[in-house]
Amino acid sequence: QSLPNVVILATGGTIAGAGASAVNSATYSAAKVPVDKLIAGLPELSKVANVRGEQVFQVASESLTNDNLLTLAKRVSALSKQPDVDGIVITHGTDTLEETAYFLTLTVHTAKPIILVGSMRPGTALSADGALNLFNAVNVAASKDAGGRGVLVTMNDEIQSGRDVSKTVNIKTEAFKSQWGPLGMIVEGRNYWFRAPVKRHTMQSEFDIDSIDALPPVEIALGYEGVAPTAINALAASGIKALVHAGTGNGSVADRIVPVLQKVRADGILVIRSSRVPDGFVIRNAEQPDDKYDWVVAHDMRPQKARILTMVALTKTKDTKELQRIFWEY
Ligand SMILES: NC(=O)C[C@H](N)C(=O)O
Repeated sequence: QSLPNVVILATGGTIAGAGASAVNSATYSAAKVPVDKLIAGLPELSKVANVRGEQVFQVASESLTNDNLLTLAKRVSALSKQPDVDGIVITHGTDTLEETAYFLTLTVHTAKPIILVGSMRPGTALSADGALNLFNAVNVAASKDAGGRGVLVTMNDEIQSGRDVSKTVNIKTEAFKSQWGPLGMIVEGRNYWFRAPVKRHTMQSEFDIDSIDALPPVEIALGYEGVAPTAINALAASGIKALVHAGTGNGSVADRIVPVLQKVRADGILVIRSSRVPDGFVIRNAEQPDDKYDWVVAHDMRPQKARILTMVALTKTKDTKELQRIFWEY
């Protein structure tokens, strides 16, 4: 057939989940249904693409590890180089989907469409959202116009940038949002595009998964009223290479924590100043003198995505000016 060839890499999550009854939208087991069963349950896919599945993992995404990320990205990279593969869909739990999407957009060199998709309800639930989300994902992966836009996410009829999008609600189907807006929408299998990403991704990235075999330990410390230095000190003592500080507001840091972070930096650990606030971005040298302390600001990256970029960047550089450039560009 002349239909495009799409590979579905399945990793688990709620899109492969099953509950005891149709009313169980929140009480269910994730990562139960194998990929071949997901594909067999959606005969509409065969009109859009020649689809085949690979079961890479079968886990809930909160349990994914750095090693899993490397395995998945290397598989995506290898498939993207095959002439008989036109697009790749990754079924994934929604809890950390945004982190995998960002990792892939930073490290996989391809102009072919790569789409991550999940669901908020298991397939056994009333008004399950996985089937349409997956149908949309395969439609986007099978479209020439979806290439070269970085790794994408299809949830709730929207096409989101994998860089920008985050899970913002844990109980609704319209869970994935970006403060910069979706790139487009899919309606009845057709893509409608409205904007394109401007940050570096995939083909323009200086990072390449084919030459990354390990990720350095990078952890996150949260800022809040009454915060003590206990967690930061324990993390610093654990051998981390960088610490993402998920500060309050504009990435503000409690006065008693400032010297603790200065000490962390003096001990050779990179400090990335981000914010726990979902939207907005952190301004360099506002709130804290980042130049003076040799800290890096996370731009518009949420702490969990700032951690991903820091791990990837550290495979190439430990220089704080370079790391700051990377945060502005990606
Ligand atoms: N909706 C989901 O997929 C949540 C699930 N805990 C996961 O991330 O695997």
